[in-house]
Amino acid sequence: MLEFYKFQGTGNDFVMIDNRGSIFDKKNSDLVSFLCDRKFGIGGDGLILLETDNTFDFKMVYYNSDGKESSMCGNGGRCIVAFASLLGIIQKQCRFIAVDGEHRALINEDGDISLQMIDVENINKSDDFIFLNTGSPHHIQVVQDIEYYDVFNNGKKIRESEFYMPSGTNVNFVEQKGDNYFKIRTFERGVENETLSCGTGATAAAIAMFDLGKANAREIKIDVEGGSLKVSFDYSDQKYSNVFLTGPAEFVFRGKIAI
Ligand SMILES: N[C@@H](CCC[C@H](N)C(=O)O)C(=O)O
Repeated sequence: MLEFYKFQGTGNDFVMIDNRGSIFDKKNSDLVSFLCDRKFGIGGDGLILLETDNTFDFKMVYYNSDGKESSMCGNGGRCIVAFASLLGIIQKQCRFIAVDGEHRALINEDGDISLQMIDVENINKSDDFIFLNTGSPHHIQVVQDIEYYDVFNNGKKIRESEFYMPSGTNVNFVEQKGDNYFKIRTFERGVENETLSCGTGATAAAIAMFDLGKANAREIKIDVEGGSLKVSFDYSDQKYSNVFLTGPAEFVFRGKIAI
């Protein structure tokens, strides 16, 4: 039997495993995709291992629901901080290591978690879209009537396009809803579907909208299908630093599964 925990951050949901005892078969991608399967397994957009590290409070290892280890997950990063707190590994602040480097995080008074994301310098702008990496790769495109937009088919086409091969990209559609306020919907690589939220995508959208001059504040509200996120940053010399993603990260349930 394998003990697991389930967490979600604005509806982006994850199977969490305490792997401090190296109990998990990390090379078994069939096992990861089975655990993430919503009919035959537990169900999740991804699976995250919490491991020990000599320098940091803990290490985060992230897999998409396709079973493959992937790049950074912003919502998963907030959820693993909540998981580390539940396990009693950390108090209100922590430093952890993930695939894209060091992350600092803070658990706020209201329970929301602020997670520091990587600095962003390289932003590729073209007439129709922006591409940037916030720990994971993101294509950003502005659309109208986002509630009715065909995210699955348009997202899939862009994700699978020759242009982004061989590694592919996550695809975000964005609509402005107010001053420094946007709504996004994301087609996620590795889930191969729209998810209710993407943290690195929300971060990328906020930075992209500021870079395009569609936002002028250093704190931007991003609504996603599963809730609301906040992205803040400093900007100077064409570099975005002190980038923080803030939002909820909730424990849903724990259990044991036969494997
Ligand atoms: N849901 C995530 C992004 C996870 C990684 C992504 N699917 C990829 O493989 O690039 C987030 O909250 O950032």
